[in-house]
Amino acid sequence: MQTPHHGHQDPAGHGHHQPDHGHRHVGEDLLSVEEAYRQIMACFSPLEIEEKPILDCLGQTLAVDVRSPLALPPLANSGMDGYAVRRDDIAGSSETSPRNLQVIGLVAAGQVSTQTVEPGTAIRIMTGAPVPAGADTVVPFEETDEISRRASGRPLTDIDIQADLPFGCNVRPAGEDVQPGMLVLEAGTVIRPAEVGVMASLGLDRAQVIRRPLVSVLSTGDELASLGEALAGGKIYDSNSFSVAASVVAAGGVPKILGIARDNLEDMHRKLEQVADSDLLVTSAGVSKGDYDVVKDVLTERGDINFWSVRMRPAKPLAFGMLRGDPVNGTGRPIPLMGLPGNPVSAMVAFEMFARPAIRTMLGRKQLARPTVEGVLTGPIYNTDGRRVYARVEVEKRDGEYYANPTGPQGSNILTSMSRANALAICPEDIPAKQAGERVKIIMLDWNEEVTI
Ligand SMILES: Nc1nc2c(c(=O)[nH]1)N[C@H]1C(S)=C(S)[C@@H](COP(=O)(O)OP(=O)(O)OC[C@H]3O[C@@H](n4cnc5c(N)ncnc54)[C@H](O)[C@@H]3O)O[C@H]1N2
Ligand code: MOO
Repeated sequence: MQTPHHGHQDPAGHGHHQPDHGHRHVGEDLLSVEEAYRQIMACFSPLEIEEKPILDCLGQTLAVDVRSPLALPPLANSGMDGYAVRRDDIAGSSETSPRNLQVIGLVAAGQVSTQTVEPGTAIRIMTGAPVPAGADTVVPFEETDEISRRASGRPLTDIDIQADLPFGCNVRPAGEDVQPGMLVLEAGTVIRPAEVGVMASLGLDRAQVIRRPLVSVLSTGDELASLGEALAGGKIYDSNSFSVAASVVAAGGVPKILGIARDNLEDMHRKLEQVADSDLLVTSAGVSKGDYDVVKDVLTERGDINFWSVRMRPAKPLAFGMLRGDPVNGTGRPIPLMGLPGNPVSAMVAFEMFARPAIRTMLGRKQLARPTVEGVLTGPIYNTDGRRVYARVEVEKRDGEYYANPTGPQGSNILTSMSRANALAICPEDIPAKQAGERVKIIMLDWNEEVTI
């Protein structure tokens, strides 16, 4: 559907530097965000399995079920420091009518006692130590006269039990947590510190996981300077390589920064030689309508790439397709290419909407989308040309309500307003504005403790 242009000066800060903002291009064929997403995601699936040390697997997904080779705990053991006793011996004991038992030994964690608790006897036991034969119950020190005995210098060769505890009290049975052969972690589980701990508790030092995607990151443009270079007139630093590479890391991928390809054929071709090992190539800039169509020309020559205009702001221009594998280099494998728009915010938002879910799919993640909430806008979001607007907002929670505060000028070159944002609030494509006080859908980019959510 083509929404008419709303003619007014754009108070959200669009349109001052970029001639396209606020104007409809007659006949421009815009793709919906959903259709772009659908076509992109159809090209991705989980990658192969790798085996590696469990600590290196954090954030990856298990590729196979993990069954336990053992019982946890392996033996019945004590949950307290105290005395291992036979419950029949302590029935009816109390502070005023204690039962005296002969202490025949001591067992610490990591030892197995060779002694048996016979009627009328007890063994001192430490937390985690296996419960000796004959005993079925552990009485904590606090429920005995041990402290007063020690204070008065009497030996611990016998002990007064001052409480009647139920059978099995303070004994952690063998296999209470895990039995041998039990399915402990299912394939597809995301490995967090708890899963690393569980695998370690089973004695497993390596795990089989879906490998992380290698994502090549390429910036294009003659105006770009590398960090560390002095800025000559008209140049700007290449921030996209770094915001995109950081976004790759945050999404769980491994970035490979290829640097800057200049707007000439040789440079582009040379850079593309380096992507053969990658699972995805993410470029930025050169996908809109410009005089220098080098990026488009090279990509079109070397792949089956579509150049889209997506009905969203920022990030309208987007390229997506397959770069042909290079039979000469021995890599016949086609590589998906995502061409992000050059504007720094547009690049990040396009990454967020399309590259992040693609990377998570390759990682075997089931949950692809960020969490969304509904909240109240504290300033307006304008939609001047029938695109879905993803406005940078800072979300905070007050009195049980989420409030979305626009982070200032929303031009797609204003990268600092991305840094101030922790979310994107949406003005739908068919609505000219969302006003302060209206409810909006909010995509949470970050649940940040500092902003008290
Ligand atoms: N006549 C039209 N002009 C533009 C249109 C349009 O439809 N018609 N679309 C505008 C929109 S929307 C966007 S977004 C940009 C995207 O353009 P490109 O992807 O072709 O990128 P460039 O024009 O090369 O660069 C845009 C902007 O971004 C800066 N840039 C590029 N790379 C980097 C980088 N690595 N780090 C930091 N900044 C970068 C570049 O200097 C430009 O300022 O096109 C509009 N124009
Ligand atoms: O509106 Mo562009 O889409 O600045 O990203």
